[in-house]
Amino acid sequence: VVGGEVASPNSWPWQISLQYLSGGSYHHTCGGTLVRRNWVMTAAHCVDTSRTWRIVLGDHDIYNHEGREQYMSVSQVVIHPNWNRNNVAAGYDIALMRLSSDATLNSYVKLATLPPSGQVLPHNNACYITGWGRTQTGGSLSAKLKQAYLPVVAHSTCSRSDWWGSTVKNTMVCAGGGSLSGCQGDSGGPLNCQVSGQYVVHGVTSFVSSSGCNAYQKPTVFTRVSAYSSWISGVSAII
Ligand SMILES: CC(C)C[C@H](NC(=O)C(F)(F)F)C(=O)N[N@@+](C)(CC(=O)Nc1ccc(C(C)C)cc1)Cc1ccccc1
Repeated sequence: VVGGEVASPNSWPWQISLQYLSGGSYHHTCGGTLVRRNWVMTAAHCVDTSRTWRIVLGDHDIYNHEGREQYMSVSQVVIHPNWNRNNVAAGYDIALMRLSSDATLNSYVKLATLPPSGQVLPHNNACYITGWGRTQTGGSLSAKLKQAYLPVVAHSTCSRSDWWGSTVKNTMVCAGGGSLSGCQGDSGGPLNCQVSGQYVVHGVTSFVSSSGCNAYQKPTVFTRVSAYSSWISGVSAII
């Protein structure tokens, strides 16, 4: 997250850290969202290589054990069947990961609220991106969870030729476009939007411009969760 601030610990209790095993230790690579006690939603581009994963719930500082964390292993990775890493612009950058055991829900670990199918938020709807991703283009990960205010950019604006053009589809949500943005390592994490007084996870962080995380008129682009409601319900086997 470029700009914004360190979040109050566990104030986004559905945010998870997706980590992979390398050289005998686990490394943060992506964010994610707890959507069922045993299912986490993330980006397909985070998990389309086979690795040994772990998911950390209730985390704040990814480099220090603070006692609220739950370390979960992953029994199944379900990538959207239409995802194609060579055609990110087509969308479908969404995946679900089944946890080997149920999360314990408490004040530090809660399920996210997902939007109703098809819901599209208006231009400037208040949203926050959260994540441990790089704090500058080419910078390093943030030790502590960050948040940044990224208002929704309507598709009509985001798809203008001097913005993202036809790269952005209406199965995506754009947010930000100024000096605040997501960055590498925020992938897969939630876009938390205020709807009728509660936070709803409307996006899965998907991509930023290669010319810079907070490039002008290149808002952070998210997979629009409400475009995939039936797929999510079908896979996570509850209606
Ligand atoms: C793996 C890609 C497909 C998605 C990756 N996503 C992220 O980093 C995210 F923003 F989600 F945290 C990304 O943007 N990766 N970049 C490598 C940029 C990138 O590849 N972006 C991108 C943008 C559009 C497209 C398609 C839709 C044309 C593909 C990739 C990050 C970057 C940004 C600035 C400087 C250096 C690196």
